Amino acid sequence: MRDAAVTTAGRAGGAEDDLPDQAIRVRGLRKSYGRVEAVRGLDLTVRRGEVFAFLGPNGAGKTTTVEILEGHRHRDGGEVSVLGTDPARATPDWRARVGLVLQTSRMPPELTVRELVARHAGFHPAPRGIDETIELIGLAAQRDRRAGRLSGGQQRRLDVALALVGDPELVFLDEPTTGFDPAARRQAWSMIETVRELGKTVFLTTHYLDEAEALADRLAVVVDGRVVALGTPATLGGRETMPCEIRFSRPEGMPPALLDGAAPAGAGETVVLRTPDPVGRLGPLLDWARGSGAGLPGLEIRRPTLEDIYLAVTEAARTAPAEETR
Ligand SMILES: Nc1ncnc2c1ncn2[C@@H]1O[C@H](COP(=O)(O)OP(=O)(O)OP(=O)(O)O)[C@@H](O)[C@H]1O
Repeated sequence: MRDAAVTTAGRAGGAEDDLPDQAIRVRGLRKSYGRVEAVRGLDLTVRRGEVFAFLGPNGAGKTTTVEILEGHRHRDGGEVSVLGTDPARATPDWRARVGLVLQTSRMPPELTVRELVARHAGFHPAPRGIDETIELIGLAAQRDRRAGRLSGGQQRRLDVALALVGDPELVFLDEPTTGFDPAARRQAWSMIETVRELGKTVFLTTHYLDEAEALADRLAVVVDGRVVALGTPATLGGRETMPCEIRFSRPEGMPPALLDGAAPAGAGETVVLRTPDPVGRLGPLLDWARGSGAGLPGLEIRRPTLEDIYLAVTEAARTAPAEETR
């Protein structure tokens, strides 16, 4: 598992040097706060037009990295290019091409949705239409409502509308659904899909693995200031080649040969078979279950979830000697 995680990060990082059309390119990024090394040689490439999820445990260095990418924090070392510009030398023109949706936004609660969107449009050289942006983000019915009277989910929509009205090429979304109920999360996801469909690049920081799986084209896992795994939701950490688990309750009379490799289980106890070939392994089991009439009670086939992979790669990186994760 450790090897899979480390190799995936290394391989993808190297191959991406050649990717055309990069929205973000980071090499060897470093940042310390006094003695705390928050970011220690981080590499990252984000393609234009993709939704890229940035994951990692608390204190891994995500916020520090994102603030450097946004041009809000100075770095100690490494190369950073965002939309072809070093954010350390950000100009107003560059800032207009980047939209930020922060975790907590402060806006005058007495202004209406339309007034706020119009005000933000005024900060940008070539804004989108104000009403068009409000409709796009699903706030048409709340157009004349004061910001202070919106629900949490509606306020988040307004945050996104404010980021989009400048028609940015790249949008940073910082934990966009923290504290949302399940329905509001689904709505937020569909809103993020809308942003993607507009052709924007989305850099999404989240702690929710289901959110990353639903939205991300690719994702990176950061541990201790470095990327330790990088891939698509299907391939992260070697997920596509990891064994599946077949579980069932052992029927009376099932021949031991069918349970090869499983921990011993008596009749009625749960059998757990781990196999890279679930179809091949299930064939003889199903033949026997049908022939005997016993069936396979409680049958479950489980592939590793993204959360399983995330936990495995973060654990492996934390217990690996530092040089292995470089
Ligand atoms: N302004 C600061 N001064 C000193 N130390 C800081 C500062 N900001 C962050 N750190 C430290 O740097 C490390 C990385 O923090 P960072 O906020 O970048 O992590 P994170 O991955 O965003 O965490 P979380 O998921 O909890 O938001 C942590 O050890 C944190 O305590």
